[in-house]
Amino acid sequence: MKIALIAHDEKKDDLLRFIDKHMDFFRNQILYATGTTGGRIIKHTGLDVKRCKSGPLGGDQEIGAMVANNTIDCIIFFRDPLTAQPHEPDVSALLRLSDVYDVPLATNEGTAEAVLYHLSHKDRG
Ligand SMILES: O=C(CO)COP(=O)(O)O
Repeated sequence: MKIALIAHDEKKDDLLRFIDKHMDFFRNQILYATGTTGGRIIKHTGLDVKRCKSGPLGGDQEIGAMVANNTIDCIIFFRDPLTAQPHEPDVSALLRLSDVYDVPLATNEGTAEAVLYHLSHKDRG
């Protein structure tokens, strides 16, 4: 499965902990990430992650283009709801495209847990 991982700065540590917790799942997936998030994941876990540009420099839009081309199966995006983002229009565009193409997108850890539970059981058949 092709999974995109994204986290705003205040949520990056949470995402790393989430990946650690679900390492058995993530090590068997094809992973994409926005630039800084991907760099942190690689450094922390050693996983193979294909990195797009950093979010504020177009990374969310790159992931959005992959969604539009049907090359992403799921997005886990730990958003920071308390900090204004200069590239908020790009974030909104990604959320919109995930709705257009019906791609599961988790924007917080609780939803991510539910999505992973579903996907890991689906994987088994
Ligand atoms: O800003 C982001 C998502 O909107 C994430 O980008 P980085 O992973 O480059 O920090």
